[in-house]
Amino acid sequence: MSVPVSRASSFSPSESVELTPLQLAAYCGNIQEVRYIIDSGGELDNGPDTALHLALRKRHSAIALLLLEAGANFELKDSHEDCPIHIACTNGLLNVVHTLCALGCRLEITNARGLYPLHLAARNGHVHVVRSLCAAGCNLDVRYADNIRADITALKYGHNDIAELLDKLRATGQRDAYARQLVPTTKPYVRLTLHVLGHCGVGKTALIKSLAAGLFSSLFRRSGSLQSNKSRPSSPINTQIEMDITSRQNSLTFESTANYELTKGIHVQNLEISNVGEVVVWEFSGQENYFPVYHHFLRPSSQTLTLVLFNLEDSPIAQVKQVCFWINFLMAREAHDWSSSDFGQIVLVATHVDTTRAVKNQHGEWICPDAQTTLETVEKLIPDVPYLHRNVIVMDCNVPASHSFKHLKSMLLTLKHDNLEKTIGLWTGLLDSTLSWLVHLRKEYEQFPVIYRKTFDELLRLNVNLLASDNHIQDLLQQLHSMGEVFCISELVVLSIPYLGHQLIGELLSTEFMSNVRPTGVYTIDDFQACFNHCDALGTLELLEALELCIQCEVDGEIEYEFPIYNQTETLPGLWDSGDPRYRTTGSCYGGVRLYAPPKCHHLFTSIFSQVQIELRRAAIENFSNNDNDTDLYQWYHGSKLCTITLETLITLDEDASSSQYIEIKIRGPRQSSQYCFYFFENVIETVAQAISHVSPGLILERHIMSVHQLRVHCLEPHVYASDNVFTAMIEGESTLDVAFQNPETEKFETIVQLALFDDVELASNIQWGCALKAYNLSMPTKLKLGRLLDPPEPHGKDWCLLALRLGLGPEKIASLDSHHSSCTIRLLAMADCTIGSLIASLQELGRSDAAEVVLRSAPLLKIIENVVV
Ligand SMILES: Nc1nc2c(ncn2[C@@H]2O[C@H](COP(=O)(O)OP(=O)(O)OP(=O)(O)O)[C@@H](O)[C@H]2O)c(=O)[nH]1
Repeated sequence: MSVPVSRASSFSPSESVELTPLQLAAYCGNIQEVRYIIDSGGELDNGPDTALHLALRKRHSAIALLLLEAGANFELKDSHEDCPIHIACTNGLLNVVHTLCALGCRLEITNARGLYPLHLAARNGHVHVVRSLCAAGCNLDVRYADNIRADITALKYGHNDIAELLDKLRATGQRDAYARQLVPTTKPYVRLTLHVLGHCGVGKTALIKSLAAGLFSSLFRRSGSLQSNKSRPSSPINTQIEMDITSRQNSLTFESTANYELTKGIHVQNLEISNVGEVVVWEFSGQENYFPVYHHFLRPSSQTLTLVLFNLEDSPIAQVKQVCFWINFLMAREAHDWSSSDFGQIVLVATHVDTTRAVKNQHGEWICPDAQTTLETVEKLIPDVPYLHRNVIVMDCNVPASHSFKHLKSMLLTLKHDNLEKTIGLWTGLLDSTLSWLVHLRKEYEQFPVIYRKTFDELLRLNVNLLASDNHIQDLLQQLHSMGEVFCISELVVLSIPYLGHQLIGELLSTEFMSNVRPTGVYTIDDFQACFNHCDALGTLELLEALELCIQCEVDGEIEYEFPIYNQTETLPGLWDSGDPRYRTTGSCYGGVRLYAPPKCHHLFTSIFSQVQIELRRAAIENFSNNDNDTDLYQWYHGSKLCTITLETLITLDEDASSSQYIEIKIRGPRQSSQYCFYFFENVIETVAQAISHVSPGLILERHIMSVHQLRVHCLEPHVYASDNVFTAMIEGESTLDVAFQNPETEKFETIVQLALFDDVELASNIQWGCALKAYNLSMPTKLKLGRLLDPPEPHGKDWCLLALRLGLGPEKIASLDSHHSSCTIRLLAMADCTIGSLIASLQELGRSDAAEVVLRSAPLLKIIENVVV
């Protein structure tokens, strides 16, 4: 079947205007149609202008790649005497050129005008295509009909960069060597990473020193037992007593009473460990000041082993609290796109065993049931950590020649072996040469080892490989980043991680530095240079901005940098003045929510709040300004106030009576501002939630609602309606709009419309209530958690499989969900056409109240369906 085509474009397919459906779809860029025709076994090479030629003429690269993958003939000439390679080079379609070269397409072939592909790319200024052709081995000296080489063509058309590249390639005679460097080899490239975390003084530095010590030096490394200033032999009886007291000894304090040298920031070293090989060891200081930057570095990978240390001298309750904190901290930083198989394991290490009453068995191994008890308690509190190792390593960190260190090394060795096969095909000569070149580059940039990505690309091509394409460099940087050789952030490449972790972060976030900062946390460039004179302030500030430690803002025409992390300003009285006449009239609008992490996730917001303040500043600059004119943002220690002319919003970090942290967001507006209040409030909540997700993409957020009535009368401790209670009432209520809650403190009833919609029932038509939303609207962390709960097979079958049945999926669909590579539950939630309300009901019927509770607590309360600008 043929279809006539209109010739609106400058290109005409051929004299015959009758196109097959495939040609037409390729010409028009209809990729679905092309895919459908290919899948139905349509003829690919109807010509002379084949679908491939037509797609390339119209620059539809994705379609061209699809056709090539399906086996389209790539050597045919079209009605203009052009092969696909000629068209792709003329149009600069790099991916297609790359694929054609990989398929072995002929490059020494002229078109009707006697031009070679290289000439066409040179004439049109496509330097990346020229590189790709050269890497594929094209002849640099081919001359077209007028006896002109491609470098001369490039000059003629003003593309000096291409002429220069071709000249250099010819002059150095290195072209083939460069091309070989780009080809992946069979050499595995395992570079193990060890992350060491734990509170101050638990023994991280001591452990790393011992790990680094060779057999010989280990004989001279003395046990540090004598240096220890505490001695608290633990016993089950003590344990029992101490579980009942809430003393400072049992708290999750991050303060250190150290008489040893505290680690500053993040200390990174490349260790050559006997029998294991090279391991990059990252020590994360236990001082809280540094936590806000850890998410940049804690990206887990299958080549990483994470050690969480705890000190057996601490009370059992403190041990459990500390370990839970670190595991929750790590899990919160788990990004959405990882499945648990991408994680190396988390291993608990109990230190200072030499100062307890523990004894060794006949093999010289420590016997310490208390350490295992800590692990078991942690497992009960956080039951679904798939990558937590089931045994604790018990050690005296100062004794390298011990069973514990042997055990640790054997774990590293196993990890290495597990990764050998996975990494085959990733090592290139380019990586090898770049590693050697980096040593020189670091010396050159010793003072301030940070360069722009663009500069890195240029220098790499100049010094390592002229043929490296943008894609090669992108892949290379990703490898170097994961190996701990460089650190890439936004457009910057940091060439030395020790500089970044220790000299920069270690210094700027140290207690000493922070005790001398400006209390407002706001610096001009000159001010900053004066207090941090190690290197150029502008470059440093740019890096700190990329790390989101500060944000640039303009104050009275002057550029300043705000560091929320330094802000020590006290809360000013009168920030939420109950006497303000604008908000005292009947009908004025009040609303408030508290964002909580799930139960038992203690103290996770402190390290996040500075990011919240950065995002609020960014939003104040970019987003929040509207009809109501400018927004004003005032920030202090753990608090921000965002005002428009009419509205006020207060965002604070606080802790409740049970020591659970929350971020409180409250808003107030004058009479008849309900719509404005509602949209502004949702906007602020979303900004805060996004900031949290930026640092902790794996952290579930619960949205609890504050009593509007008590907010209005400025009650100091308003009642808070828990998210699960609100959601349950919404599910059970006949009509959501009629749902009401009795405030136990005032005994008054408050309706959902008052609590969530500023008492404006009209807003209900612009929203969808949470229980009626489809299950895929659940947040990613909630889905991840459900995956952890429901993916593992359950003895009575109460897992994702039965849930799928209950949600009405047939056996075929259920079978299609089964996968070892990603969570079956998450895939189920994407496929099942059920509401959150019915998901909860199904989970409850299934007897999985644990999973139902997670959804009840964290499901979205509402979703705006019509974004009205007011
Ligand atoms: N007896 C004994 N002392 C230890 C052990 N581990 C560490 N120490 C001592 O405890 C003190 C603190 O140890 P570090 O290794 O510096 O602690 P850290 O975890 O690195 O602490 P930060 O640097 O503050 O994050 C040092 O004096 C160590 O020698 C151990 O297993 N047994």
